[in-house]
Amino acid sequence: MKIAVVVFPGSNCDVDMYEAFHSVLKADVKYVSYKEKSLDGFDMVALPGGFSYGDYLRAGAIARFSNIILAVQKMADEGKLVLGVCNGFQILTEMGLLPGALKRNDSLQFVCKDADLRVENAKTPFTTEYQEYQEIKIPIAHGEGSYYADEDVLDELEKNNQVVFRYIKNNPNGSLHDIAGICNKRGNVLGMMPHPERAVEAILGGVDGLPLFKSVLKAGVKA
Ligand SMILES: NC(=O)CC[C@H](N)C(=O)O
Repeated sequence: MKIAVVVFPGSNCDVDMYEAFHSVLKADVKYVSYKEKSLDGFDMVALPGGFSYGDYLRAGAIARFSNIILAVQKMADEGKLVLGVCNGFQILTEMGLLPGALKRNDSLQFVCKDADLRVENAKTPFTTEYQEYQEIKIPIAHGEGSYYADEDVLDELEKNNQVVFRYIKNNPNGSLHDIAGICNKRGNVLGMMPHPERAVEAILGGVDGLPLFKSVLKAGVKA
């Protein structure tokens, strides 16, 4: 399975994402510049966290016009795996690969802490190594993490089981329905605000993100 980690101007979690695959899971992973126009040959692409283009306009609003985005769209259309974490999730909603939008946190403050989550859908290629409704703890670090969509979209997401991760115990940013991560209807595109790549080794503070990476590699073997 060949994995691409896209690097935008302002990405700052690309190394964490790369090392989660490379050092922890010994997977075949490469950095790919936002300037590239092709992801041919890759089985999965990860859009990492950070402050692409300085979050000017809105987080992700400019990065979605990068050359690489057409290749990300092509990967999604081909049913390959697309993962967007934090800024990556914001880019996925800005490019329309996932519905809804990420607004400013309701506190208007940047939140940086561990978040309590529940795995709402353990049947996606990103979550088969979790138990259904497993409660996990994964770090968050964002200023624009409040998931918003209109009632029809929210009903659709819930009906189709597209809500993959939900905040529990405490909603850190005002996300509607306590949404922390969603997938597309096909299930091959996942966007999430929490950072699973920051929870892949005990020394980082926890390993609750590890099953996501293991699920992806397992899916890749089957593909
Ligand atoms: N850690 C991140 O990716 C942060 C995303 C974005 N810059 C925000 O503050 O919401």
